[in-house]
Amino acid sequence: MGAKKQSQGVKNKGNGANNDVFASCSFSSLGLDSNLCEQLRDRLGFEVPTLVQAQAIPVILSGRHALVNAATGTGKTVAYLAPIIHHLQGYENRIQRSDGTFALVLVPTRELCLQVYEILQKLLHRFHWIVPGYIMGGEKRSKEKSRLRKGISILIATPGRLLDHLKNTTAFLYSNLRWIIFDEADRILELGFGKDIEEILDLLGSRKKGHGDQENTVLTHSKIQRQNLLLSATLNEKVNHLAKMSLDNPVMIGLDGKKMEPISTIKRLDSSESDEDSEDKYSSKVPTVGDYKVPIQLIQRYMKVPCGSRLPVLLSILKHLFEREPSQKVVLFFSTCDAVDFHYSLLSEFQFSSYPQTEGVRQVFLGCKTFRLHGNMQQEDRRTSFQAFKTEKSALLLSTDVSARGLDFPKVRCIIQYDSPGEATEYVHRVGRTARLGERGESLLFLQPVEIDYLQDLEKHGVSLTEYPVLKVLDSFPLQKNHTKKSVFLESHPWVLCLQKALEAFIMSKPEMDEHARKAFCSWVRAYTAHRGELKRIFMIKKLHLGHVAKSFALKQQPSLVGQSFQKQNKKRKRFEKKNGFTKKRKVASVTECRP
Ligand SMILES: Nc1ncnc2c1ncn2[C@@H]1O[C@H](COP(=O)(O)OP(=O)(O)OP(=O)(O)O)[C@@H](O)[C@H]1O
Repeated sequence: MGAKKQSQGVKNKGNGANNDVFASCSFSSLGLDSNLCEQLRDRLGFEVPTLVQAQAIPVILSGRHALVNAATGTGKTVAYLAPIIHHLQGYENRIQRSDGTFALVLVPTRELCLQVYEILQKLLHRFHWIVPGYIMGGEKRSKEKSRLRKGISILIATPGRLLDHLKNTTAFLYSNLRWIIFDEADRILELGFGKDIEEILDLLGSRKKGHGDQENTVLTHSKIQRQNLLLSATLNEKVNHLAKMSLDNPVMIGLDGKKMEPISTIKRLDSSESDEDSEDKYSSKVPTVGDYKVPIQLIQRYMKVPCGSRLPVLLSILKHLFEREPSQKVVLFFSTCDAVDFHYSLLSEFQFSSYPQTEGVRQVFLGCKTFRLHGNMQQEDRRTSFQAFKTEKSALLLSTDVSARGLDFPKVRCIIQYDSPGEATEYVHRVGRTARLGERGESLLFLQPVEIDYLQDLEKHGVSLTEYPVLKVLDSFPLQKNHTKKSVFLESHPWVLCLQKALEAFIMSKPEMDEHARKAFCSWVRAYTAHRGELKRIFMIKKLHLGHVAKSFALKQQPSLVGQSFQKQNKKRKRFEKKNGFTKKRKVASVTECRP
């Protein structure tokens, strides 16, 4: 056993006590090839399968279509990769590059694409004739074309780029395609790739014609038997639609081990006895929209913070976390790329001295390594941040939802959602970056007093949070000489006031930071107005005091909101205020009256 294997092997032992994660069987007992089982152990350090792997692998090996629903961080990636490799390595005539693509894995983001590719590379170490590859936005098309021409046996792709190659790369051979996998299926659809997916399924000849009719089966142009798989920790109506479109008589795989009730919208096409048997054995109850699975060991908390105090409270919490446990990783979520950039620059440059012992000596407020990741970054920078945060032992990552899905950063201890996620599904995936595979983890959701109904929305999906003792944390910071009294109100807490003042002075002294802050403010307002459906009732821009929002970007004054959509929103807000008799003063009161 190599050094790598030994260190990774500990991973299983450490978690082995957690019966909620691991199964009490071996990989080989699931029917996987012995060489592959050795790869799982030697290259990845996996001694035994997780529960979802134990349920999914035999079903996927059997060739059935499947819909896999299991909590974040429970090992879904290997659950679908291992059976594919098992089959491909076992073909009597070794597959060749010239045979083209046999399996296609669709993922919503570039980082997830790279992550799945890395795992695949490790698993294929002994099976050098099976070639892994990826195609994704941000990469050079010409290079991808030539790799496709040479042949990629298992291809990981983001939908847009795949469609591009399906239409424009004639050398892309997929007549032997046997597997199509949608990893994070619901997210692919949420990102607006629905039409692309339909086109992809059409081009691959894997879409049910007039889905919904009992008579229809998946259309397959080639003679190869297709097997399609959909996976996510959150299944919803959108996935139902994709399932209807692409799955034939699928097996539902979950973790509660109960007998499956067939999903009403997916028509069973055959009901042979053996299928019924396998369903009894493997399937579980179909999760409803209200049923999201969050790791049970995850500690989930929320914090009620008035808008104007958000920034100093955020900085204080981060400082507290890293002082409490210097060697740890934290992911901090924002709603926009501009907000990530602003807070990243702020955290990198902001210096502060308040401690009596360091008075006069300014120090960087937060001494930890900080990274950022969002969709507006150059591909190379994205890749560097992603890899660096993966390998660091202690660091902070500031990100948009581009990191929320599927990414497996080892040893993340805490997730902070500074901007609320919107849909409960996104909440579940964001917090899912910690507490993976039975490890401990905590999450913290920032809510303004006017947003507190969001907790009820989460409750509807079986997610409940307790309140975080924020005042206790603030009280733990030493105060300057002239401040002796602590406050019961967060917004008038001397530490918060002192930090806010310092932040505003810092932004004012640096024109480029001021510019960042203004841009971030505008994007934040735009994102806030974009909440959809039910959530519009909770996240209403007209309920907010924009001067306080500006304060949360350390701006003393509210920047003008240029652009038509802002003006429209502003007019709406003013009409609302007039109708409800809001004066400036009363509006301040409306924000501050709900104190923690
Ligand atoms: N059998 C196993 N033994 C030990 N570790 C495992 C095993 N299977 C998976 N893991 C590890 O568990 C972690 C989570 O796996 P993976 O990323 O596949 O989870 P997931 O269910 O796809 O999560 P998400 O829903 O967030 O995408 C990874 O670090 C992976 O290496």
